[in-house]
Amino acid sequence: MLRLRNGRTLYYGKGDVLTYRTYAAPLEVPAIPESAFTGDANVIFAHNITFAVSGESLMTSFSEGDNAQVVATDSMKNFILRHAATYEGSTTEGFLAYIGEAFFAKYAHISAIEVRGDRIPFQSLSVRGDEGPRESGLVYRRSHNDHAHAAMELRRAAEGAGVVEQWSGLSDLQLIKVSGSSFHGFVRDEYTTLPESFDRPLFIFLNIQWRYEDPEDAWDGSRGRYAPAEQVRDLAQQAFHAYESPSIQYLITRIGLHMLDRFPQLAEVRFESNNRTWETIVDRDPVTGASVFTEPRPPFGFQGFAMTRADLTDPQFAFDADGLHRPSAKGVAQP
Ligand SMILES: O=c1[nH]c(=O)c2[nH]c(=O)[nH]c2[nH]1
Repeated sequence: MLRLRNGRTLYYGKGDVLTYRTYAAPLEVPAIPESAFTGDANVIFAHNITFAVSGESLMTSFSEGDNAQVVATDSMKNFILRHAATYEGSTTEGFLAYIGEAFFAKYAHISAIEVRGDRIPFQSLSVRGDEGPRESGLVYRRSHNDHAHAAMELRRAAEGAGVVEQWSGLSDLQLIKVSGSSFHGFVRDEYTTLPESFDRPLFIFLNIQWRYEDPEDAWDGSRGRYAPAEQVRDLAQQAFHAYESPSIQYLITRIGLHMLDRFPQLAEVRFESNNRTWETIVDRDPVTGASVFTEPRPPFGFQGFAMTRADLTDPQFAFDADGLHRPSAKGVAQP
């Protein structure tokens, strides 16, 4: 939240600035074993942007109704859209930092900016080619699955902008594992009605965020140190696959440890998860394996956990980097 130096909270801005830029610079990233993703052609580089500003000089617009220093939020929207045309980079973080730095350069009385961009994902489609299916490169499908985002708070600095805080993230990842998850051994007392479960259909909603040691690794894709949300997604699904989880708490911690291990450029990762375990209607048929489930009813449980690089070597986590590919201390690898 944007605050003035005297501690007062003061900001205004524009949300839902839908920005569809075509033919941004392609992003290339180093491959990781858990993912087929090695980059994005960025033919459609689309974002929903929220942009807010703060500064001492805006105080009189709140106190006296004096708009002399107020850049209209309608102008902010135009500023963002026009700068989408001139951004030469390949990452959401770089795009947000570019808008922020340009805004500081244009409006000398603005001292702080908070900006968030949620990527609007479009999936490339395949069409008939001479030697089998090939990517269209022209036609894309709007995806309502998980998507990447970035958010940062910038302060005016001697030269350009200083980063107060910057997070990258993956929102609304929804994963179901049909077998290989349990939840038992929890406190049993007069309030307990939940039966112990030794093989539950675990459906989770996940928001994952990560912070770089050096925020500029995220601004400049050409450094080769970008940690793309697509690889984070694939790493998370690999961990879900590999570990037989005793709880969501344990599962998100394993995902986080593997993220920190796989991406040494990250300083911190954090999770918010939501438990949407399907409700069982018809128990598993021992012969066919068939079961029937339905949507769970509210209220829903949630978990949160944040981890730093120091946790990789903290004995309490007993982290084993090979746990993604073979049985871990708690889990067994799935077929
Ligand atoms: O993974 C879980 N963690 C919990 O803390 C919990 N509590 C609950 O009712 N179900 C679950 N599942």
